[in-house]
Amino acid sequence: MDKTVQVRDLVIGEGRPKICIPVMGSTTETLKEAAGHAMKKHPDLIEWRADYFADIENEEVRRQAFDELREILGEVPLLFTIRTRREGGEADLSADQYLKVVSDAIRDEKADLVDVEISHGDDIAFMLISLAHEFGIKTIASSHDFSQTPKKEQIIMTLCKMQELEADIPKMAVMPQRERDVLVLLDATLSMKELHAQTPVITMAMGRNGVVSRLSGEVFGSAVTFGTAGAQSAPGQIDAEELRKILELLAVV
Ligand SMILES: O=C1C[C@@](O)(C(=O)O)C[C@@H](O)[C@@H]1O
Repeated sequence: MDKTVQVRDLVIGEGRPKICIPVMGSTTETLKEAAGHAMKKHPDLIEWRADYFADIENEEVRRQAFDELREILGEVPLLFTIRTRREGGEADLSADQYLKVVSDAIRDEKADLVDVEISHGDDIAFMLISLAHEFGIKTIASSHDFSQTPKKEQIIMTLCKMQELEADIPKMAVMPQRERDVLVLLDATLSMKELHAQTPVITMAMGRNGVVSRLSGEVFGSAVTFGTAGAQSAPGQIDAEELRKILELLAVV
């Protein structure tokens, strides 16, 4: 079974974890500035954290921002993400508003990948995943637990459910409350790799204790890791260049 996902020239799910740099900006200008800094660190992917963008519902401004980002990114794949408050983001949206804003962005046909939060319900997640596929856009289903780390079985169930919803890549971020919680996340990730995954999977334990989970994806089976070029978009992310050095070091032998 081919457990890789290709976006442009990037093959996710083989070799070293791919480095994704999130860019945040409330205006097109600040977004472009953030993307410029990010590109200097040679990311494999860029994530536009569009929940920070003030004019996201304005079609003209949004499309213009997409186009300007594309000029800066060249062939680097672009992941479009609206992260809602309850998942640790800036967007205060009802499920219907979330559906609308993400659908609109998909219909712009300018992103290579779109993040779909599954907490808005299976119907909404499936609708967005199907719509993205209609437009040839790959999907990352996502779930964030900012307060704790669910049990191993629960993490596996959530990731498997994302596969059932036909996401191209399931992703889960958890918050460890103790060191052992990081082992739970890594154990669940390895079980996905060995037993359940039909696709690449992304996992991370956030915060200080979880940093190791952002470095060890090649061993345990997380296909993408998020690194910074300035501001963090979640706790525990480290500088993208440092991250690349560590990933290379861990792959030496
Ligand atoms: O889902 C994720 C993962 C993340 O939360 C992290 O912990 O690195 C960072 C977010 O920007 C991204 O959308």
